[in-house]
Amino acid sequence: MTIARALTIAGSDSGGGAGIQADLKTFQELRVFGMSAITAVTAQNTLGVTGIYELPPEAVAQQIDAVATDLGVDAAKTGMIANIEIMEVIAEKVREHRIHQLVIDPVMIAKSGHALLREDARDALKRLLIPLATVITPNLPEAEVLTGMSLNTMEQRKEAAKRLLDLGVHAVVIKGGHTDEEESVDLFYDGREFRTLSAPRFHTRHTHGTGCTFSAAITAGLAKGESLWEAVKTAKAFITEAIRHPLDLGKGHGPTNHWAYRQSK
Ligand SMILES: Nc1ncnc2c1ncn2[C@@H]1O[C@H](COP(=O)(O)OP(=O)(O)OP(=O)(O)O)[C@@H](O)[C@H]1O
Ligand SMILES: Cc1ncc(CO)c(N)n1
Repeated sequence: MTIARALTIAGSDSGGGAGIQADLKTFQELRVFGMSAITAVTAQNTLGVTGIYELPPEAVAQQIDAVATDLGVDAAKTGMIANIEIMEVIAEKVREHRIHQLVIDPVMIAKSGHALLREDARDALKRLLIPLATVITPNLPEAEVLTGMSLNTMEQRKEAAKRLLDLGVHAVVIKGGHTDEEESVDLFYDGREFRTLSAPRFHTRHTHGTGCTFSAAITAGLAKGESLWEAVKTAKAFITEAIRHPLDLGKGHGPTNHWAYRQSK
């Protein structure tokens, strides 16, 4: 039996709902062997972030080297990157280890409003990392920052997707979590056609780590050799079940339910 191997390069969320913890849980649920390279340690719970400790860039490089030279990486994702120096090291290591299946979740701000990427690093994402990616998965505010557009209509989102593709990425999913529309509609574009993924919008406060979980599920699918579209469809089903069956933990934005998808099968 071949075992699919996925690496997450992201921040640690002590609360277990987002970041590295959400990614590893998602990999495991989708039967993919999960590995991690931690960029920053956050002290965080469902109410917010109380501390951020960025790791030295060399520590990130060493973690990636350690797993890539021994266990092997079929697909990788990035989440919280924290600063430009760490971003540079990630780009270098992705090239060096020929990681061709790369999902970039351009994490900028936590749901609680705390910055997870220094502001001066936002533009560097476009230059350093996005051109190396198979797919990027911005939420609406992130897509607005990356394109400089305001994205109120589907037509505007389509135009933004085209502009993001011009940065050299193979495909884009602009997530629709941050609206009050009745359905949560994500827009997929791979340069050929636009496709949408829709789910009912659940009126819940337990949406901490939805983006991390979604991008981790895409990474798991790619690691298993699925086509990108197949991986994105499964990821949408995974996150929809995880939001549909909340765990009701914590006093704020609680985590999603990472085992709900398995139970729905
Ligand atoms: N209330 C909701 N009901 C149904 N689906 C949702 C809801 N909120 C988010 N989603 C879905 O979850 C996925 C993640 O989208 P979202 O826009 O929330 O990501 P995000 O803001 O990057 O998340 P986070 O920063 O918390 O990790 C998308 O598929 C989106 O459509
Ligand atoms: C560590 C970490 N990464 C990503 C997010 C975005 O949800 C978060 N809240 N925390």
